[in-house]
Amino acid sequence: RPPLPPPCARNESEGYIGADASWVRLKKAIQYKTVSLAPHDYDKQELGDFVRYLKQAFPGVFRSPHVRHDIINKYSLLISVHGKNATLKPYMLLSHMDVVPVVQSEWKWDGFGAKESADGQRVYGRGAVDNKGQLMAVLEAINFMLSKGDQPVRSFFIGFGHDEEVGGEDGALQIAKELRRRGYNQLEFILDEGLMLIEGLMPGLKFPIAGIGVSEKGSLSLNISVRSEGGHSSLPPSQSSIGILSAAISRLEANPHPFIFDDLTANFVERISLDLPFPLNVVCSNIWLFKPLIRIALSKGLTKSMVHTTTAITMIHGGVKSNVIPPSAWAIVNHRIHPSQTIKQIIDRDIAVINDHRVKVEAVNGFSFEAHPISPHNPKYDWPFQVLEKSVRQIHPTAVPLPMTLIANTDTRHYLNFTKHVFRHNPVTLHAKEVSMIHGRDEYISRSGFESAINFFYHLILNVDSNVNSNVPHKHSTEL
Ligand SMILES: CCCCCCCC/C=C\CCCCCCCC(=O)N[C@@H](Cc1ccccc1)C(=O)O
Ligand SMILES: [Zn+2]
Ligand SMILES: [Zn+2]
Repeated sequence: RPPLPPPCARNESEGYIGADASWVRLKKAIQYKTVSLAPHDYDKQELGDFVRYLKQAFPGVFRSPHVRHDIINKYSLLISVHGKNATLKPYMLLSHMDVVPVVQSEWKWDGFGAKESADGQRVYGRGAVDNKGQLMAVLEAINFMLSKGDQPVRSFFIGFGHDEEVGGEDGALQIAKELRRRGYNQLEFILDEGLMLIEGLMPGLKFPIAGIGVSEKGSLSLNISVRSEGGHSSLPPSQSSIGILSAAISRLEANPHPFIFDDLTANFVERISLDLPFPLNVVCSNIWLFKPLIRIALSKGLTKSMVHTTTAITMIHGGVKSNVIPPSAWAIVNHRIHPSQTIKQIIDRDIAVINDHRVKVEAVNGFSFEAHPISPHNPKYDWPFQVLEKSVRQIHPTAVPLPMTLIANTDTRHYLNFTKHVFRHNPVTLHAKEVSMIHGRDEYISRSGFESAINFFYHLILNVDSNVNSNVPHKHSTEL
């Protein structure tokens, strides 16, 4: 393991941010029902109220002479933080204001109630992790810095889109256009939501893996449909449109896309071998010999999505009445495409697997895009990656920061032309068993996790401004 940086200061006078006020502000933020349902279909009233709330909750940011803010396309926010040295290329921190809906009957708590656990150490609510915790942590960090009378050296933008959960066309895409309109075509790096710090990712792994998304899978939603002769249910065909569609779905699920072992996965396996107990450490440090065993281990649990293009049947519809033969049936197949595959390859293979000319396969407009390029991530040479890695390790000394592919998607695809240094990381710790709360039920963030996230962004801003290339130990307790 590389040497640990000195641990972070742990009290507020030394720069550790963990004030009650931040926790109260987060709880309020979670109560806004900023739900997105479909492209261009989101709760405009709640989004407007949420933006007004942010402005009122952070006067130190929004009224600072070093900050300019613009509302983009009615609800998104572009915040420009002016650094002391205007000649340096700015960087950008992204996050999003909208959330996916809550199926309230599935939840123990009100999905927008911001219910606190009895010990006060957790708050429950949609968006706690995805992505209001991150959004509020960014604002808290810059608020803390400005409230001390400090000003960053390098300028940066903060972009909060309002429709990430439905594609980002009205939010992130418009923010990107506005940046270009102002003449900003190049950014030093971009950091958006993404992989978290995951505990218990594999049996025997003692330390959390801090995934830093250096690429992002592609996405492909296919509408598979069948049309057939309708009629009276007393005169059924041997296979109805629903039956034909179901058989196609079964074939897709029974034939997953192939296992792919790329360089990022090899690096992941080699790196975790240092922290695994015997005999797993021997297995993982000898990929050439144990690849079949490693393949079995990675093809389970959360890591399965790292090594395959995934297939998820997410919607199905067919039939109109119990005594009517269904004239049509359709389903949506959502794929997240491994970076070494393309949309065309996935469609071709699906058609071959379905192997039934009665099933029509069509890509859904707007929800299909190729995987992202891999951002430079050499810890010796690529300073944006160094800054991220260093900031993670300062806040979580035992965590293992690792360059990985994000298995889901973010707003970053609207910003890919600004820089090749694009990263996706949400600095909050989750146990592998808790990951299902993202877009699932009883989403929560812990108070310590939120405080760590604030500290992560604060340190990130400081690290960007320090000479990271020389890898000097950080000295916040004396700087502050
Ligand atoms: C560190 C170990 C890594 C291995 C396991 C990873 C476990 C990670 C757990 C969850 C995934 C994190 C997702 C983070 C960002 C997701 C944001 C999101 O929900 N985006 C939408 C965007 C979208 C895409 C396509 C159409 C509409 C919206 C999504 O991906 O669905
Ligand atoms: Zn999100
Ligand atoms: Zn999401």
